[in-house]
Amino acid sequence: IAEAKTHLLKWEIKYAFKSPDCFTKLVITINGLSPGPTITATQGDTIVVVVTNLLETENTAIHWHGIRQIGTPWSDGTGGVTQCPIQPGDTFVYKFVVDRPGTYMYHAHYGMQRSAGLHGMIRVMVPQETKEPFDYDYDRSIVVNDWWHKSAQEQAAGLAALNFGWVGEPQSLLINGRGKFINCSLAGANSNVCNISNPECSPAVITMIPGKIYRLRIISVSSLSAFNLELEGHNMTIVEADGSYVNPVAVKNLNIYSGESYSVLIKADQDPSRNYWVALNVVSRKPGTPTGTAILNYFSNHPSKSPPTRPPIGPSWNDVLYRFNQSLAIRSHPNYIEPPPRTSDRVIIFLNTQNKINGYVKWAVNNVSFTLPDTPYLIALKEKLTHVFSQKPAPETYDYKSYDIGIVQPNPNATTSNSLYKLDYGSTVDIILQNANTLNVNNSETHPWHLHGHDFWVVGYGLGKFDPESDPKRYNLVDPIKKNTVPLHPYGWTALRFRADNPGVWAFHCHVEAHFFMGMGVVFETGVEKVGRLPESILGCGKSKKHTSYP
Ligand SMILES: O=C1O[C@H]([C@@H](O)CO)C(O)=C1O
Repeated sequence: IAEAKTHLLKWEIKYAFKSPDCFTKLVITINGLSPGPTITATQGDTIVVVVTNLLETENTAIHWHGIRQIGTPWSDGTGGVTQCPIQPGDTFVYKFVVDRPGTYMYHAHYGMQRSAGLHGMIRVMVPQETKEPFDYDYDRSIVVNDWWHKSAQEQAAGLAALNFGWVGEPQSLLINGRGKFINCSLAGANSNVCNISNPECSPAVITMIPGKIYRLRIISVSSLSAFNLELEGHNMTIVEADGSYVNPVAVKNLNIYSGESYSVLIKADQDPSRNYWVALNVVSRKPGTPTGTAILNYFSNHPSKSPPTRPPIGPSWNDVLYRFNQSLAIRSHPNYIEPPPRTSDRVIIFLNTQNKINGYVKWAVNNVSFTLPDTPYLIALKEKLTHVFSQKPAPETYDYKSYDIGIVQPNPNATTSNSLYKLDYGSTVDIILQNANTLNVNNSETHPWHLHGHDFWVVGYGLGKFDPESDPKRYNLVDPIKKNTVPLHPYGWTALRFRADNPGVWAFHCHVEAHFFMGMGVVFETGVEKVGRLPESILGCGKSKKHTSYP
């Protein structure tokens, strides 16, 4: 058995002019790259990332999405929750163990910086002697996201303004950091602003040898959009979701929500004399962005040879049932089932709504829109600075008997709070996410919810209003998948069960970056008294840190 390794990574976070979709703008890069470098490690390895913030005028923090941070809650990278954001010029050391194989991601968890390009993939391999429940010849990565030409600061300022400025639909969709802005020639008379023949925005290429089987690891670091990914002419078999093995499902195309990761297998078994499209389409919101494309290159065709066809347009953007049924089809692989507890100790129902508070547009959970305290919860709780956030208990449910989820609420008021949910350490908790109408008539959006520090079992999905009497009787307690991110479908509900067994303070929030920014999230605390002494390097900033030692 190979010994666990320590990977020491030194990252400089810096703005740089980049042209991912041919349009040149400032992008947040890691060592000059966006997407950032892929972290590849083996289960059990330790990752040490020495992050230096060279953004000059902005803080930052990096979240290791899907890594549970068992014993290292201070390395979760959630600005305002588990750490003070890293100040310009300062260096912060993240150190954690990748305890489970699978496909994960990292990204900024501060303001709207994820949409500025600070994100990348984490691949955790099984040890050499461990066999996975499927075979393949090669292993490739696909990172998908949506892309705006407005800066993250402009987006944030609009969202926070009384005269609300919505981010709008993205200008482009990127595959492995590359896209094509169709209005390039209109963007500026100056080809320095947008140049369609800039090699930086040539399409991403995935080369396949005819007859071989490929594992594609796919992550969505999207800021807003839900996606459908189709590999023209090839079915794919879903085999992994958020680090859990899936009972293999063959699909024509894959719906993937922000914060989710999948592995699919595809066989290069089509006519080898041509290339094929990789097509990325927006679903759930009315698309305002053309299909994102990359090239599935059959060796030995030229990688830049355009397929002779039109890129697939995917399913209808508003076919909720299509997406709902694909969610239902994702179950645990029979040989890897970890059955959930039969019962739970506590049930929390979270009504998801768009609201107005003093004229500002917000999102809220049980009518409370989340705000971050100025002192991170983890530090406040360990240092017993409890007065820094509200002690008012956060609401367990909403008035489900009288609330009509199908209409714009006559009274869209909500309140703001930075209170948290204290979960008994070791207890089993059910979370029911309930969707509803937004502030616009006949509109309910898809919200991908992401839990930090834990995986949850996805025990049920429904359309309409959750019934606390009858719906739990239909939970899947036989072979539910364990995930860290799950969609809440329009006008629907999603039920999760998890064991609060990881001491720390953990965010649970909508992974649409603008929605979390507007208050769509909560914070769970569990077993914080069991958290070891916080490393002194995370307390305070710069030279006021009691002690700083870099490995
Ligand atoms: O938060 C949001 O605001 C807009 C829209 O509801 C207001 O114009 C939208 O689509 C969101 O998801």
